[in-house]
Amino acid sequence: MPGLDGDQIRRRLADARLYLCTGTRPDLAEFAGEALAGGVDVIQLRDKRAGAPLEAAEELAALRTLAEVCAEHDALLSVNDRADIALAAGADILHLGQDDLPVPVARRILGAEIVIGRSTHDVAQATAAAAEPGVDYFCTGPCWPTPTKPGRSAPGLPLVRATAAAAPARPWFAIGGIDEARLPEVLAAGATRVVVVRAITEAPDPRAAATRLSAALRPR
Ligand SMILES: Cc1ncc(COP(=O)(O)OP(=O)(O)O)c(N)n1
Ligand SMILES: Cc1nc(C(=O)O)sc1CCOP(=O)(O)O
Repeated sequence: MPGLDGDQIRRRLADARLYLCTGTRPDLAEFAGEALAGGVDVIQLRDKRAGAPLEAAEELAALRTLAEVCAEHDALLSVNDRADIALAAGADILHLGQDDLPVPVARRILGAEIVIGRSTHDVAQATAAAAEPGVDYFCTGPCWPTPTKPGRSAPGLPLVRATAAAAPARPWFAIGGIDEARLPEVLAAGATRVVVVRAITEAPDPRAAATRLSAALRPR
């Protein structure tokens, strides 16, 4: 939700359970509104269409759309890879992979207020991300091989179990191949927060899918 300061974003992130990455789509505003109404806490624009990468102006335009929807639903807005675009869009979060900008470089661009997340794919990376200055949260995965991230080998649930056992002080999310049917296994492995793509982007009813995932992540 653009306009929050760093402490407010970090508090909301600690409470977050369901994080959605989505590409651009013709119905982006409506789709995002449905997903957020269903209980998504954080939404990231992650557009990786082969052969047709978004130009910066297109990415900013899509992020403006998402920022409006996030403001309506009190949700956090995340940008993938690009610190300049995160700053320009007034995003809450920048997510960085292992081959992206080094965190200190991103921090120099962003300052202290925007939250930075990291992808991790083994115990050494997760341990490093849990302690690296400037990192606020991290993700571990893929839990299962996934067509959304082709070619990425999956450390699977053992990485989730090892991360949970280390009890990191920073929020962390499990990612990769997670859907409603697999969520109980991910929770049993010790995760309390998840990132999903297809489980919501390809659902016939994104709001209903988000509602079910969110309910399973926040049992009463
Ligand atoms: C929340 C979140 N977690 C992981 C990723 C994957 O990031 P990365 O490894 O940099 O891969 P790409 O998304 O760039 O393909 C993410 N984007 N968001
Ligand atoms: C974007 C991404 N990053 C991963 C990682 O392991 O860092 S796995 C992944 C894809 C997740 O998509 P789905 O929910 O459709 O399987």
